[in-house]
Amino acid sequence: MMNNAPGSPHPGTGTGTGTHPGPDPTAAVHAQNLTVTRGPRTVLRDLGFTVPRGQITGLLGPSGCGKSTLMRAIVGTQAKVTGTLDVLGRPAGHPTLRTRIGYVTQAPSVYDDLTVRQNLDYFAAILNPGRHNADRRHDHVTRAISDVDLTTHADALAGNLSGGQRNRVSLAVALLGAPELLVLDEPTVGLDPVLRRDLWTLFHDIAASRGATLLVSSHVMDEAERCHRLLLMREGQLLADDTPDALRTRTDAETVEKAFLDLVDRAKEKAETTGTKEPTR
Ligand SMILES: Nc1ncnc2c1ncn2[C@@H]1O[C@H](COP(=O)(O)OP(=O)(O)OP(=O)(O)O)[C@@H](O)[C@H]1O
Repeated sequence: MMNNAPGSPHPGTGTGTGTHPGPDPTAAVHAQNLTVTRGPRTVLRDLGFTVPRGQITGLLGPSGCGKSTLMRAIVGTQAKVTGTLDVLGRPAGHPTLRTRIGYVTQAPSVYDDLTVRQNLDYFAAILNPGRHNADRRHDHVTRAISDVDLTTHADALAGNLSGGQRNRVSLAVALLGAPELLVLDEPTVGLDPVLRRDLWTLFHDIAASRGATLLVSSHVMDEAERCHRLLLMREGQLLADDTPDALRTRTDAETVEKAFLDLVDRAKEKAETTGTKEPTR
């Protein structure tokens, strides 16, 4: 399903003819000519980008632009993916990537009839089975619960938590295996400003202390300022792959939001000048 660009002689080696430079072996994610169709629609079109390791890359764009689809392709759960998509040096979806990637979907995936700790214990037992790992599991679970600031709720049933708290249980599950790449789909949606700030502090801690790579989607542009790098998307296409500073400088804008709007206008103008149609949705 992955890395099957027509004419690509070496799957996974990024030998396509896209506009992005060749593969960077140190990159966490490298995409070239990446296209995804869902039903009759082309929802991602010819994307080329690189996500550097050990940093937070924000994936930003309006609702429906294709952020979740791109994340699903990266973690290997999306069908009908063509082009090159390498993740941690392997083609996306490779079985060895399963334990190296943590993925948190928009809908929290937790068992409502288990407590926070029991949820974590369950997933920890899958990652590190056996009695001889019991102490290790206990430490990992306690640390993950503390990381997401749910220690005082460790014995509460997940079904009795707020939406934001349940999201944080999902995040704790993803942190359990100390993944090299964390893919977080709108992790701060619906959270109050204090929790949002605390989560972003946690993301920076994870990147700095564990050297993990984080790919975080959001449609809230002020969150862009908290990222090391940004992928700005619109209608299945990439408008920019840059740092927030470089984006603001390049567009002479005060904020990333203004830079994004400027890039949208430029893309429209270019499409009108060249007679290219806007992408069909
Ligand atoms: N199962 C599906 N079948 C066909 N099209 C789909 C399916 N799921 C999503 N799409 C379409 O794919 C496009 C991208 O959806 P996606 O969920 O990736 O966007 P998004 O940027 O993550 O949106 P949001 O911010 O609202 O979550 C949308 O136009 C959507 O209608």
